[in-house]
Amino acid sequence: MITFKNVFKEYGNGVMALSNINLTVPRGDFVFLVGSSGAGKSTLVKLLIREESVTRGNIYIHNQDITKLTKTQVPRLRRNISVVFQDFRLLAKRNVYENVVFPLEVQGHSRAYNKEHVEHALELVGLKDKAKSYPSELSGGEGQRVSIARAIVNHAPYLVCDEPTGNLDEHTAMEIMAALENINKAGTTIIMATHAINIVNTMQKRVITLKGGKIESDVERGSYYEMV
Ligand SMILES: Nc1ncnc2c1ncn2[C@@H]1O[C@H](COP(=O)(O)OP(=O)(O)OP(=O)(O)O)[C@@H](O)[C@H]1O
Repeated sequence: MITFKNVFKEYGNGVMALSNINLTVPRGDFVFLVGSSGAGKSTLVKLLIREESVTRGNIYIHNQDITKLTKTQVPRLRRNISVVFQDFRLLAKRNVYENVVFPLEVQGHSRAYNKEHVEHALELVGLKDKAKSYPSELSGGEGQRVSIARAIVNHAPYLVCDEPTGNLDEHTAMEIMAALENINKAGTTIIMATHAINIVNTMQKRVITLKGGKIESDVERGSYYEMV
């Protein structure tokens, strides 16, 4: 479970990006985070992965207050919560397998363990046959699916996605969503910030709408209707 308790985020320039956010995301949920540009979606994502720190309030992941983590403890947080960005950030000189295995190599598992888990992750995103391809040989949608496989390969229980379909056409975006739905069904909790109205309407998941840094609505099986 993720819990935000009275969370405020004020940037150094005085912009109050988030005000008094109270929010609970149970294990297994699939949550869309929507709202117009500047509403605070990316800030909320950055607080969750501790790329930014709260000004006030608490964020709990599995009962651990992540606002209290020291800098050296932050990398360990990534074992519980992984992240996917709009720009896939793949390593150009590594093939698909080598990109996906990267987080496991850092943890020092055996080769056999790594192989099994990379293959499973690639299967969940439908890219098992592309293991030997290099990022330059992939379509945009494939590249993003590789970055998703890399994010889930260590079985973190939570996955945060910031505009994962942002640069992709509608058909490709729906392929990404199919991969994310697979991953959610396999047990990963997903929080996805997006502007993609069609995706939100099609998926019929929980929709949290931010406006001016506050939660405007929080609806089970929401749609675009709730966004405007
Ligand atoms: N590093 C920063 N320093 C100062 N202000 C910032 C910083 N990052 C974001 N902001 C401000 O905080 C507010 C929320 O921004 P944020 O990026 O969270 O919104 P968003 O909903 O993700 O927008 P978009 O959909 O355009 O990505 C905006 O007013 C923005 O200008």
